[in-house]
Amino acid sequence: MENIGIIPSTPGKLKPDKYQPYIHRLRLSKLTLWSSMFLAFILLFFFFSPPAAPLPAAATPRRDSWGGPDWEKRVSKSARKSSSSGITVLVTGAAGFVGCHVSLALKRRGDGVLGLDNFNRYYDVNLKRARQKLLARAGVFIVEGDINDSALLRKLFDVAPFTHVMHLAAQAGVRYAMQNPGSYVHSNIAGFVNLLQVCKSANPQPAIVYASSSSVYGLNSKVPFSEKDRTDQPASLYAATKKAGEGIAHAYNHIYGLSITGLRFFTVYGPWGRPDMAYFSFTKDMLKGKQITVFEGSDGGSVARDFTYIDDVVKGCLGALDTAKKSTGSGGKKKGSAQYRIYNLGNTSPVPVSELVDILEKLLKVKAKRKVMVMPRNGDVMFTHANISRAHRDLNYMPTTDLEAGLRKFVKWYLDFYSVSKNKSA
Ligand SMILES: O=C(O)[C@H]1O[C@H](OP(=O)(O)OP(=O)(O)OC[C@H]2O[C@@H](n3ccc(=O)[nH]c3=O)[C@H](O)[C@@H]2O)[C@H](O)[C@@H](O)[C@H]1O
Repeated sequence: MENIGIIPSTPGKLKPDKYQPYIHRLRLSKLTLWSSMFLAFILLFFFFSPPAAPLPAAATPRRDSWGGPDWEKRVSKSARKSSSSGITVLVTGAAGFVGCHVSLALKRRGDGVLGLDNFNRYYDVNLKRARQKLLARAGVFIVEGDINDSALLRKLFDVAPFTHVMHLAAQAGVRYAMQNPGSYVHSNIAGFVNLLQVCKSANPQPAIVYASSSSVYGLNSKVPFSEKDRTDQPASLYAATKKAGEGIAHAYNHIYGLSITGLRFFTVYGPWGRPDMAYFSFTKDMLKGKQITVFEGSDGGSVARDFTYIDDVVKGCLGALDTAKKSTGSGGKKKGSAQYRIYNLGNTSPVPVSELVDILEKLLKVKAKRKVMVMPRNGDVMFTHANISRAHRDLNYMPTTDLEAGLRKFVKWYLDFYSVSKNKSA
């Protein structure tokens, strides 16, 4: 404490000259001490650190070969539109649930569609392969590759004249983020940035529509959730990466003139859905006579979701693509301000999870073995409820499928699909 007077109270302000030799000596000995400690630390780290752990399976992209004349022909053919008024769309995550449905809908109405998917192992790859076959029959080719592969993305833009990108590739799932946080950063942040980098340099730049999530509302308690509400309290890393995606999209719109539209999906369900989601895993377990876990609030209140049927969401996606204005940049530079939009795509009618199970019991004709437990602190929120007036106004979005009608279609698909494969992968 006796030397306290020689320490400058304001950074940059020096004390009188009489202390200079002392300060110099003190600095030299301190410098030597810190340098030795730093060197020792580096050496210790080098010798004793374990080898870097490989990314868990879900995050590991497949290393696929691409390129060559045959491959380019398949890309061009798939991306060719059959209607003169059609658009040419690159759909990322095309082997995923929403990606598969959106690709089919676009192709059916005459648009050119090329899929891109890394076929990671987050859930049953056989289901993704089955979706791929469905798309192949409709004339949609899915390129196997990762959105983090810049060379591949650039090549795709060289081969096909994309007017739009429908970006649906993501690491999904709210609770899995606690097990494998890196996969969310890899896909939802790094992958998205990589895609936008390629899009901003493409000539012409495409218009981009991308998937955000209802989870960005996090702990927001004002209902129904409106796009004007706060989204700065994410309850999971998944939500945080989706919110980061919205910020990243805004920056690319602002700097490079990319036309960008974000869609906040609310618990989308239906045929060809995701096995990690509750309605899907409940169906599987109920048919096997296994117990299912139904979460409730700590006060016994029910957990509810604004479950939204896939066909309704697909209409919202197409509405967003059709109303997207052109990007304004070229040569990687902004030439004027560009469209930036964000919309809720929900059902506007939340249903408690216990009621979801009631409906499944009725449709499957099976009594569920329910274990009701307090919702663990795993990133889940108590309820979601969308205000869709903005999407209705701008995209003509209007969901028409209630949960029972949608689940009936899902159950029919589930029974057909898994009986065909003799319950091997169910
Ligand atoms: O809107 C979104 O943006 C997100 O929707 C989806 O997330 P969630 O709404 O959490 O759907 P989902 O897992 O089907 O759980 C449904 C309900 O069942 C409850 N739940 C779940 C599991 C369980 O064992 N028990 C249970 O009660 C659970 O507490 C919840 O209340 C997507 O997965 C996500 O990728 C993202 O797109």
